[in-house]
Amino acid sequence: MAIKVIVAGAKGRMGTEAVKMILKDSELQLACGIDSKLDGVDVGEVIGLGHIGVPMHNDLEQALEQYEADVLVDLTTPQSGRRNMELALNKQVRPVVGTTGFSAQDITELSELCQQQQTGALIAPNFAIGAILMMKFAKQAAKYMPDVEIIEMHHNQKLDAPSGTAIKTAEMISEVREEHRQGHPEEKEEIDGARGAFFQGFPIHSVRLPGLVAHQQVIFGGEGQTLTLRHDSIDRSSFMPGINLAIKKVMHLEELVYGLDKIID
Ligand SMILES: NC(=O)C1=CN([C@@H]2O[C@H](COP(=O)(O)OP(=O)(O)OC[C@H]3O[C@@H](n4cnc5c(N)ncnc54)[C@H](OP(=O)(O)O)[C@@H]3O)[C@@H](O)[C@H]2O)C=CC1
Ligand SMILES: O=C(O)C1=N[C@H](C(=O)O)C[C@H](O)C1
Repeated sequence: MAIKVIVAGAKGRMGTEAVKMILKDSELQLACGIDSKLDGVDVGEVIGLGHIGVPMHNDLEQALEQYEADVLVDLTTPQSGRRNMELALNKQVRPVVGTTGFSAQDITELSELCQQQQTGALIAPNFAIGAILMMKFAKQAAKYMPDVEIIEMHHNQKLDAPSGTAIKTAEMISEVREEHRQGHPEEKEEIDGARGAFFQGFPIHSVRLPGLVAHQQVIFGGEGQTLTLRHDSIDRSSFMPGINLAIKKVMHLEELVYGLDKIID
């Protein structure tokens, strides 16, 4: 039987790609799309595919009642992502969440809800395999080169900064890097924010420009040398194999998994 999937944010940049990916896979079935403004219209007509016979709804709670969905894919906004996850978990529907902007407290509380509901969930700040490898390599490098700065670069419609990927990378680096404040002890910002946002003593810089999709550099500095890791998503199709994998994996999870790195060896 195909896995029945609801996509929240189906009209958005990522949601549109996710709908197309689901429609191409016979192991998956699109139950409906969710959008805060559209109700009753055909998902395919909204995203330029023509009629596909699957409706858009503006109320996730009702849609969870109406369709016996297995998985909720959430690609919305930091504000709605957490509420959507809670609504799904309360109905034992498994969330696969790409939405970024969750706090550490959100993750802890959602993890507790997964336990209470005995329902698996997956939150992945980045679904692109190249980005997962970049994060894993950054963790490896930080063991030997603990002075590091992250520069993440995104399109100028992005709501959250720093990106979820930059935060996850910083968290993974911090697992092996002894916390210390980088830079000259007496350095002074002539313009506020010049040195970026500090995460356990190392800076993260966020660039927002039209023309960009999703890019990140992790630069390590050591005695007489630097090492630069760089990943570029030049198209949102880069995220789709990861979302497909996550939908299939979450069916076998019994807890909240934070990061695709946890399910890719
Ligand atoms: N994990 C990953 O690999 C990736 C994650 N992302 C993240 O995914 C999220 C979406 O990004 P992107 O597609 O670029 O953003 P968009 O702004 O293009 O899409 C978001 C969509 O969500 C809809 N929306 C907003 N509120 C709700 C709600 N309560 N219920 C249902 N739909 C809602 C919006 O439409 P409307 O307002 O009409 O409802 C909009 O269509 C972001 O958080 C981004 O950071 C992006 C790329 C990769
Ligand atoms: O908003 C985006 O576009 C992206 N968001 C995610 C993030 O915050 O890291 C993933 C990717 O970088 C694209």
